[in-house]
Amino acid sequence: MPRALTIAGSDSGGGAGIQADLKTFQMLGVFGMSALTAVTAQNTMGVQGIHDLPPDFVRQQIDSVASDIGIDAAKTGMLSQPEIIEAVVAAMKEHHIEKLVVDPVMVAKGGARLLVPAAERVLREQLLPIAYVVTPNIPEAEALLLRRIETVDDMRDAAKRICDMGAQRVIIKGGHLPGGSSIDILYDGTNVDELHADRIDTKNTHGTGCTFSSALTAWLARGVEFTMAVGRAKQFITAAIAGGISLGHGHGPTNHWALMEQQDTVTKQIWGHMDGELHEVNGNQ
Ligand SMILES: Nc1ncnc2c1ncn2[C@@H]1O[C@H](COP(=O)(O)OP(=O)(O)O)[C@@H](O)[C@H]1O
Ligand SMILES: Cc1ncc(COP(=O)(O)O)c(N)n1
Repeated sequence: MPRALTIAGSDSGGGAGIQADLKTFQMLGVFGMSALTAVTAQNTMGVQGIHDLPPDFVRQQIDSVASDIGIDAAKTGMLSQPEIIEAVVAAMKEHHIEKLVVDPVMVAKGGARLLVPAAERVLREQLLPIAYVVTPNIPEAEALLLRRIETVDDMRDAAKRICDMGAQRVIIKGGHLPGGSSIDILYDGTNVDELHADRIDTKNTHGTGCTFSSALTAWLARGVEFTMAVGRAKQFITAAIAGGISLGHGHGPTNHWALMEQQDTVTKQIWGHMDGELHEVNGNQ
């Protein structure tokens, strides 16, 4: 079974962070593992408290799973402190993790900082250069580049500039840009591509970034080629947002079950394909 590791914070509200990642891995037929970086007291309204874990202990969790179970792809989410980023970078290098999806989580939807400002430089200088792909949203891309992004052309330009910082591939997520479409820009170091989906009018967007990056990680863990993996991750997140759940009083979570419930073309495509892959795997055993 493909194995994926999420290195991220816990969201007690269950919509983002480690919880969103593990639910996504499970839905996409990948064995999910976790290394916790921080525990947050959080709900749909915002973040009420953050408790960071010691960097050595973050490292220990990664070493434990890497040395025994193995990792086909990994992703990072909330990393909060510079020393945690350094510990993760050292572990990724030592365990030769090639498929590393870096979601440069900086600020939660409600405005709470999930990465201290002093860590931004370490993220830029140490983590980006070992990323297989980095997936900033627009405010995160702006913080990485120290420049404004207001149009799709700005996003295309920003993707190239972030690639120049050392990441092999960049996806700039357009959830924060106004307009009828939710457009993501994809740059693989050579070509720029656009991924379009109708913008869904909903306030239930808690965990969209986490869910998108973990779906991408799952497909990469399954050995799917990059552009195809991104397309499938986009289908997964679009369905999860469309099926978003009105829980709590603020931004409700996305629905990781949405593809199963929908029984439409997207479901058939993804599950049909997965089913084929699973048969292949079983057939080869
Ligand atoms: N209202 C929406 N309708 C459709 N897709 C959306 C919507 N909001 C976000 N997305 C998509 O969800 C994914 C996560 O994007 P975004 O919300 O920008 O990330 P983050 O959670 O990191 O801020 C992207 O593929 C984006 O295009
Ligand atoms: C522990 C944790 N990690 C990440 C996010 C970002 O969530 P989003 O995907 O909505 O940007 C969050 N709110 N909490």
